[in-house]
Amino acid sequence: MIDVLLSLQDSEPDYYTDEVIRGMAIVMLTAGTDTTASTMEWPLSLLLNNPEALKKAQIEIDTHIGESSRLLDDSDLAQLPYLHGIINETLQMCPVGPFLVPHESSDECIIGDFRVPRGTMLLVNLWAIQNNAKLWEDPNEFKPVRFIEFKGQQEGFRLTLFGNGRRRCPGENLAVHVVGLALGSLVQCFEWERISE
Ligand code: HEM
Repeated sequence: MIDVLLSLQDSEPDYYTDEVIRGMAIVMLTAGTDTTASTMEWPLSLLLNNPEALKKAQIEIDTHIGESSRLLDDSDLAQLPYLHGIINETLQMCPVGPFLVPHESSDECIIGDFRVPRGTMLLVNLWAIQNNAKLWEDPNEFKPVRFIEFKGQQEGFRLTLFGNGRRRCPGENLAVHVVGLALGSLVQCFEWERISE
């Protein structure tokens, strides 16, 4: 990451001063660590409570990797739709930013029946959207399979794990890869079970 930031400095040294680069590194570290870490904890908890889903994930990985003893790597992730479904389902049930981050209207606008004055702080209740039984069948049940056929943005904004628009999370791609790789490796390498009820 630091190398990428420093290469910006090479291209436009007057704009990307040391201070700007330092700020960008801090933003990325603060916005990218806790979010990714807690997105790792929840699927493990959900899988331990849904052993049949854990088994399916193991079978998907073992079938894809085959008999070889190699570890899962980045290039395998695109071939593991169920694992990806587990990540989406986790972020749907337990979004790390249940209200996204606060936004402020730069101008007066109308949203639905509401007039929103300029300078209003706006919180999006993502948790309520993603757990709404009118939008999702059995929203409180852990069903990663629902995302296998999911068409993303074509299905509207009912899944907005990383926000939307200009302030959408720029770390989405990185986060999905890191979580997929770490979670997939834990599922591939260990037998997980609860130690009690
Ligand atoms: C699973 C992990 C992550 C989740 C669920 C997540 C989610 C989000 C959400 C919901 C927002 C607010 C978007 C909005 O208000 O519309 C956001 C913003 C942001 N995220 Fe992430 N994020 C994750 C990982 C990362 C990583 C790894 C990075 C960087 C390395 C990152 C960098 C940022 C930054 C810089 C913003 C602010 C964007 C702006 O205001 O223009 N995030 N993220």
